[in-house]
Amino acid sequence: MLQSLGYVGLGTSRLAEWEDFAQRLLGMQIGDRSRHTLALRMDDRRQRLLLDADAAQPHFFGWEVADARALDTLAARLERARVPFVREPDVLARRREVAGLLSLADPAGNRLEVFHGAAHSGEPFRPGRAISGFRTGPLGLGHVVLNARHVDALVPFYRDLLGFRLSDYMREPFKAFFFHLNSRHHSLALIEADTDGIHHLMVELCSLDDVGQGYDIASCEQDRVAVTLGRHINDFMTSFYVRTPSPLMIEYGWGGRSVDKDWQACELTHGASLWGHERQWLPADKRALALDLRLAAAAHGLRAPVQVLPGHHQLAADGMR
Ligand SMILES: Cc1ccc(O)c(O)c1CC[C@@H]1C(=O)CC[C@]2(C)C(=O)CC[C@@H]12
Ligand SMILES: [Fe+2]
Repeated sequence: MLQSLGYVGLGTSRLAEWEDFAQRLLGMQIGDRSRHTLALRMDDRRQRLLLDADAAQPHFFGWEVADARALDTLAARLERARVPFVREPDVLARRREVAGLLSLADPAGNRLEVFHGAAHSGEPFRPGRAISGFRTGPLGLGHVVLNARHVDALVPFYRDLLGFRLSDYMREPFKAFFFHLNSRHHSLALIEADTDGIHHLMVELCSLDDVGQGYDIASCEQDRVAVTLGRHINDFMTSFYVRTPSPLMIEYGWGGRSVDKDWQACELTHGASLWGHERQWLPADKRALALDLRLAAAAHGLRAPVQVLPGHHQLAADGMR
């Protein structure tokens, strides 16, 4: 079934702002560009983030399968479940730089694409600023978090139809479900909200310094940091959230834990973070409330074990990139 989050597309006309932001702050590389499109590279693939001024949808997600056979298996499954989908023509496959794809909408109307055979670039990845690299490979490009008015309608679609596996979930202070496809703790999360759409996209860096330096760069700009540096309670990601030229935020993180096949889903009862992740738009009295939850998490021994991740060069040797 699905293996990872392979690419993400955003409909935006603010290509010039994205070009500057992606290189200078995130450390992505500018790939192919045309008058209406901009491809961003994070690794040896030709494109991971696609910005498209002509896109009919505000966003689309490229979920990866192993090969043409796996795509056929999924198509048969969708047919049996009477879920409408489109086998996309070669012209779209060429635009996406993949060998084949189909598309469908989730029950909230988010556009999903399922593809195989992403093209690699002949040119090595050259980051837009000095970072050690993005942690991608079999883990995919990161995770996406969707806002949903009716989460309960989306869970069966992603879990039972598409095969996403539940990692954990929250009921308080808000309802959220976290799903994995590979050893990344979550490639998708659904948060109950009063709108449908994309909340944030997370990209993971190979070193904590990459994140710290990104935080320095973001901190120099007024209102660029949306959520301060902090560490999540479930995937142990150390991250901050930055505003982009589009409505979504990017979570810029390091140090995510791995899950394996014996992983047991559980309820999260101590909020979102072990420390930090202060929402910059909250008034001071609301911040104090969130702080109590974080201190309780520490008291309950949920603190992450100290993890040492191999650096960029080690990952390359492991065939991660
Ligand atoms: C809870 C959680 C765990 C792991 C993640 O990668 C992740 O993005 C989240 C969600 C974080 C967080 C939230 O829970 C509620 C609303 C928050 C504070 C925001 O507005 C930004 C981060 C969001
Ligand atoms: Fe996240």
